[in-house]
Amino acid sequence: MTAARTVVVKYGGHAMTEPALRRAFARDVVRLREEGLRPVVVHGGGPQIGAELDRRGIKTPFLNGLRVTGPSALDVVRMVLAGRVQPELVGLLNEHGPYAVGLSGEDARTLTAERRYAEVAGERVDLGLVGDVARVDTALLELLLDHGHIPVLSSLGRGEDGQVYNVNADTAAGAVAAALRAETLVVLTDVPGLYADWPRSERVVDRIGAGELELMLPGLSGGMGPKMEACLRAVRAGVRSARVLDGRSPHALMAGLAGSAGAAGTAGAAGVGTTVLPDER
Ligand SMILES: Nc1ncnc2c1ncn2[C@@H]1O[C@H](COP(=O)(O)OP(=O)(O)O)[C@@H](O)[C@H]1O
Ligand SMILES: CC(=O)N[C@@H](CCC(=O)OP(=O)(O)O)C(=O)O
Repeated sequence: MTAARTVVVKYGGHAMTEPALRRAFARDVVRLREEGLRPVVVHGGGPQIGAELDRRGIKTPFLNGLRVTGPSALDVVRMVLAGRVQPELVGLLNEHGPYAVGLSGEDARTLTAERRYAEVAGERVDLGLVGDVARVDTALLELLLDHGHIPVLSSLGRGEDGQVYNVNADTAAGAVAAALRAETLVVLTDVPGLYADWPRSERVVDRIGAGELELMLPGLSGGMGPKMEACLRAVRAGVRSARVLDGRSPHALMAGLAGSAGAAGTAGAAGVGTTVLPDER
């Protein structure tokens, strides 16, 4: 059964800005593999995309935490994610052995996307070429995992209409974790977890059940919306826990998984990020 011990790790662009942190992250992912887990990395690159768009003078506002993406912005998203961020991560992972294989959601139709809209003040708003994940074909991911590889996935998807879509990396990670029936989804970002009192940022939610999170979702702002939505999607599909951890602290991944393969399916270490748990049955 391939799903056993699969851990989907979403590495967010804001947690990847320092080279030392990227190295520590790569080391941790390889360690998970050495401990018998099957890590899959889904990466973002929002700040890196933003910098390239700025250089080119392309303006892309965000709505509901999603980048409004026109055709010229899409070219940049594709180039930065699949051409720059992904190969760098693959390179860092492969310093430890011939493990990592980079792929985009476009490869082998891994991610089939469908156009996504935002909702602002109850109105449906067009986001351009932004996609949600309609379907995940796990065949290529499972093939790589079965051969001991670490897939590193860029969050691009192609629609049934042949159009390429910019998929938020949290959304992609949640859908992949759900489709693989992963044991755990870990989301590394640039805050200590989900703040209950945002934007005051004084209290991090330690644990939250799916039902309670669902009620909270419409009130979440910025990048936290897609992140928590992804965690919810994963646990509702049978993933045993989803965690949001502060990727700015070195080795956050190992600390969040309590340092052992055996802990991957249980709640995170106390005081480490936010753990989303399925509804009790
Ligand atoms: N309730 C909240 N708790 C924590 N962060 C929040 C909350 N609401 C909005 N945010 C914002 O979400 C950001 C994380 O999302 P994002 O910028 O998309 O990160 P990443 O690049 O890791 O995906 C935080 O830096 C913070 O500014
Ligand atoms: C639609 C949408 O918002 N796509 C994101 C894709 C990258 C991403 O999600 O990167 P982070 O995880 O670093 O935020 C974007 O264009 O920034």
